[in-house]
Amino acid sequence: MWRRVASLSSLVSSSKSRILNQVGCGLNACQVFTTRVLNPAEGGVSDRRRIPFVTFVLGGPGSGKGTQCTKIVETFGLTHISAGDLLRKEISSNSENGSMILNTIKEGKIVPSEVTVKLIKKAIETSENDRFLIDGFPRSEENRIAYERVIGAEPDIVLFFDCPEQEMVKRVLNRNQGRIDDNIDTVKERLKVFAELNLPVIKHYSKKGKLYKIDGTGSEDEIFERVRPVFAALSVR
Ligand SMILES: Nc1ncnc2c1ncn2[C@@H]1O[C@H](COP(=O)(O)OP(=O)(O)O)[C@@H](O)[C@H]1O
Ligand SMILES: Nc1ccn([C@@H]2O[C@H](COP(=O)(O)OP(=O)(O)O)[C@@H](O)[C@H]2O)c(=O)n1
Ligand SMILES: [Mg+2]
Repeated sequence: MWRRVASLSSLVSSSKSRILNQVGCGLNACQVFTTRVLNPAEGGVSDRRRIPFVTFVLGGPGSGKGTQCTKIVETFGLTHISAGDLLRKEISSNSENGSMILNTIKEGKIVPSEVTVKLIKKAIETSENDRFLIDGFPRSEENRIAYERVIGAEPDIVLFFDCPEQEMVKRVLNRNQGRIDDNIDTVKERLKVFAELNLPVIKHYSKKGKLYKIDGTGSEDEIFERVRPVFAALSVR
């Protein structure tokens, strides 16, 4: 739950209220964001709804999402939530869904949204921060709709790292992190899944005016210089 009052820019605050108005907010959907905070104006404690500042970070496998998230965290202080890392932790902790998740990742397919959204919700709720980068999510319209239903809000902005397939394949095959899905067969399937299921999500946010498309080619530092102005303009630190 939220223990800290956010110091976001008025731009972000107004976009939050706009989102709340747009989406509507059933009690269940918003419970995750409800906390008791000191309300000095009224001299006591009151229930207030706090909506976190959320950036979705999208792009094909090997497009550099994780690498750029690390840099954004260092410079702007957001908390990085990697959907893939959460799922891999479920596998290594032998959770009830572990073997299903392992098989899905091996095949390059998408884990059911119910599982992934639950993990993301828990990561948000247990964080002290109220500004998040959600990396590798949503990967499908099903993911997107489940998130919006459970969390009760849309993301504030969406980054999309646009990278040629050939470059993504090269990076994945050189990643060297011992990942079960970093092989040519799985990466080919992942590219297909990206085109079929993730591109529609990117299109959705583009239509909503929330998408920042970033050229994902060049050095890590060059790419970060394209990302920096997005967060600098929002004054998220
Ligand atoms: N701009 C870049 N140029 C070359 N290699 C990169 C670049 N950005 C990231 N990498 C490397 O490519 C691999 C995939 O990057 P990663 O951040 O894990 O991508 P994603 O999370 O999108 O799959 C990693 O080994 C990373 O070190
Ligand atoms: N929202 C998500 C994110 C990842 N995943 C699974 O986890 C795998 C690895 O995701 P990742 O985000 O760590 O992969 P990269 O794009 O970073 O290489 C995906 O190929 C999916 O099988 C998922 O099912 N749903
Ligand atoms: Mg990654």
